[in-house]
Amino acid sequence: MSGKLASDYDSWKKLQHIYDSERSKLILKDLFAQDPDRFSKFSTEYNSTTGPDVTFLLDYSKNLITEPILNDLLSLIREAQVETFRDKMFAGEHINTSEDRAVLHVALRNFNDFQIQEAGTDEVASVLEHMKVFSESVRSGEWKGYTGKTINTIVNIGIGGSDLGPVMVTEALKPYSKRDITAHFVSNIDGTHIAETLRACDPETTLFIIASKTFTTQETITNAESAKDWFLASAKDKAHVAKHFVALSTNTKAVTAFGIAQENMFQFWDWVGGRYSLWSAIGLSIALVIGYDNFEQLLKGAHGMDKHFKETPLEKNLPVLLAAVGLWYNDFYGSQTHALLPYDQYLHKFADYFQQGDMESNGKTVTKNGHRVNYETGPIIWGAAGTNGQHSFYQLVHQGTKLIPTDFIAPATTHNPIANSKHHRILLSNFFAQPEALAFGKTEEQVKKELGSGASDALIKSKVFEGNKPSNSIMFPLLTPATLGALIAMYEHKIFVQGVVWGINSFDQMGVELGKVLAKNILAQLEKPEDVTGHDSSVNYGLIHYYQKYRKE
Ligand SMILES: O=P(O)(O)OC[C@H]1O[C@H](O)[C@@H](O)[C@@H](O)[C@@H]1O
Repeated sequence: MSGKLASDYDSWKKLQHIYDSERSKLILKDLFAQDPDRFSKFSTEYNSTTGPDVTFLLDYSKNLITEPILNDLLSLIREAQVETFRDKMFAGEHINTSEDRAVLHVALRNFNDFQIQEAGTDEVASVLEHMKVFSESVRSGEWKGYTGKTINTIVNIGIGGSDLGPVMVTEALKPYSKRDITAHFVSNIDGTHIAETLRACDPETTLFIIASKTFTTQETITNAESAKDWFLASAKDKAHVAKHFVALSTNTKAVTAFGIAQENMFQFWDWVGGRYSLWSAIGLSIALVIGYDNFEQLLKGAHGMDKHFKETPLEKNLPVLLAAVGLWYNDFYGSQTHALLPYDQYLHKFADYFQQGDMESNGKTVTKNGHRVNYETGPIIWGAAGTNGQHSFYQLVHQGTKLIPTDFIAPATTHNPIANSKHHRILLSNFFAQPEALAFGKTEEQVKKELGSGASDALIKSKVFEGNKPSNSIMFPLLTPATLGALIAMYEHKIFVQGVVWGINSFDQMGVELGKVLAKNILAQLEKPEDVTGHDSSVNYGLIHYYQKYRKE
């Protein structure tokens, strides 16, 4: 990174020049017509070389790129020293400079492969063993509640990274779940979330998992206290808490103060970022739902992708390729957003998960050296599963004024081949059709031909699809735990590559602080709203006084 802004790199300037001078020639219809080998040139297969077999196809041929442009994007990635920073990350160097921390989610799924020197990495195996023993004892029914009944419900209480990963993965891997354990996830401070969840729980058969890296997060601790009060209203004796509450945290002191015994605490370390923590003890709810062996497959699948990212030349490196084409749209075309569109109902939380993963990592305006960037950094991530989006926001993607790069993701086979896989064939026909429609559109001539003579000009124009909208397509045989692990790791590393190019720290999250501090001040004043001062007039006299008029205790 060397103190430079990304826009100072020669390769960046070259790309800007190419964009300015060649953009009008980058027409997908023409690029495909000119080169019958375009698909083979701009697609690659990933095959894991370690751990469980995982294979993906990445088709990036429907991007507004040529071979020279891709080479220049890769030169940018080289010039930003992505490979050096990648190696620093894997070596445990403190690349999270503002917090002086290593960034070692890769160590959580390493299984003694890469040599990593950092305190705590030698404890990963014993925490995994703890998770295995505990999850097996709950799943087998050996672990009993305070009245001797088997646990059949788990409630994970956490927020942000301590919630989104477990929610997304347990949903994605439902076919591997033990269906006689019901999992709930409570995150929001709105009392409705915990109240509605507790309505579905029985204190005798419910296990609460308090998931918080810091164990100081207001939402999580407040929800956990309310869950404990609810539990003790039935169980009476505080000694029973040990059978029904466990903690996932780096903060032993706060966990003990909450009343959870140390043997019911699952440890992790400050080098695990919240949004990269599903691989750590934060994944306990995943292990409880899908079983420890499947959880391990998830980790091993991710490790295979780590190895690929670490060892594969940039030209064939999936996270690097995704990052490269993403940079092209984000920084040269001026695209503001990136849509993740999995054609798999089990992945319906995938975009929500990477909203935090990407936007909390790369939503920064200042480089690691304290310079304000003069280019765009992290894209807005959004999306929805399957054909639902087609009946909602695809209109804008196809015919709106914005350029929205998209990733289409689908399994070739389904866990639910009902009606002889008829549903899946229809789903996939949509998965294949959308990128084609986006790329090639529909011309005025085609519309005229369809409508015949007599159609008004306005009607004809309204039915034209300009096309030339870029997309990636990612396919794999079946959504297994190992495949999901590799898929998540691929996107994690894409985020890493882009963050290094932009020169920002992808591993702190200072931006979530200010609102938290203000909320604490306001909370302290809410007892006497008439005395509220120190905010803007809308908060002082408007909103808080309106609240006071209607408040009820
Ligand atoms: O696990 P914790 O400490 O409760 O943090 C929960 C979340 O808090 C903040 O919003 C951020 O720091 C997130 O990155 C984090 O995931």
